[in-house]
Amino acid sequence: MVYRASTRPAQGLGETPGDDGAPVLLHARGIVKSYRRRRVLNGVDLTVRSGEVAAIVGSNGAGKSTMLKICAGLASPDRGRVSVRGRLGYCPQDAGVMDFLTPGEHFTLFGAGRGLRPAAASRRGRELARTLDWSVGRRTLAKDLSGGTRQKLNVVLAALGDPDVLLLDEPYQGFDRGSYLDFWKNVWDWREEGKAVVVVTHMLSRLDRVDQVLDLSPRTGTEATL
Ligand SMILES: Nc1ncnc2c1ncn2[C@@H]1O[C@H](COP(=O)(O)OP(=O)(O)OP(=O)(O)O)[C@@H](O)[C@H]1O
Repeated sequence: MVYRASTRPAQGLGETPGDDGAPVLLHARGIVKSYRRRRVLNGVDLTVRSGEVAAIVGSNGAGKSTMLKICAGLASPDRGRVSVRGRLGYCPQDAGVMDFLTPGEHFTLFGAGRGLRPAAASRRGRELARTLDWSVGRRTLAKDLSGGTRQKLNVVLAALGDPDVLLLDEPYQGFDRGSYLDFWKNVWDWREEGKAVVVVTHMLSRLDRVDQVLDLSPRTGTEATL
């Protein structure tokens, strides 16, 4: 999928400039966004290559979710442009699941949208769930899942269909410690597989392990590389 916030092609997308050679899978340039009169994002840039993990950090209300929604094509910037190379998976901050469907039915539904047959979607969904220490029951409706398990369903749905770019908005809310570590192991595996992963996070202890940090705190708002 390629989403552009303007009609001009983004320079650099898919190119392999520099010495590291990895193609750019997500390129956001000069993103400006205001709600009413309040400017939330003021010329934010983010470039993520294949095999990179980027963290978006910042105080509450700094614009992290807004930036991710713009990257996902779910919100329009006032200025700037976004390009994505390949398929995109998005995990919203609040679990975007349907109360009266089972997890298995979610796998089938979301899998169909990603071109997977029902059996393959079910198999892949259950595999992904196991990596988060979740054994998927057959009959439980999403409304009856615990908060942490609903969030696991949210992460699995984002990763279903093997997207090239993963945008994850504080995806581990409600996870127990083991599942939280499992989640980050998945992130490192996705990086090894060459995906571009963007995680909105408040967990500063993991920032030494990501490839870049976009700090949206007031007075910063610019891209920083570790
Ligand atoms: N649809 C909207 N309409 C009006 N204001 C909005 C809208 N979405 C977000 N905002 C405002 O924009 C600002 C940034 O919101 P955003 O959710 O992007 O912040 P955040 O950094 O993700 O915050 P948090 O850490 O609390 O999740 C907030 O002041 C929020 O109230």
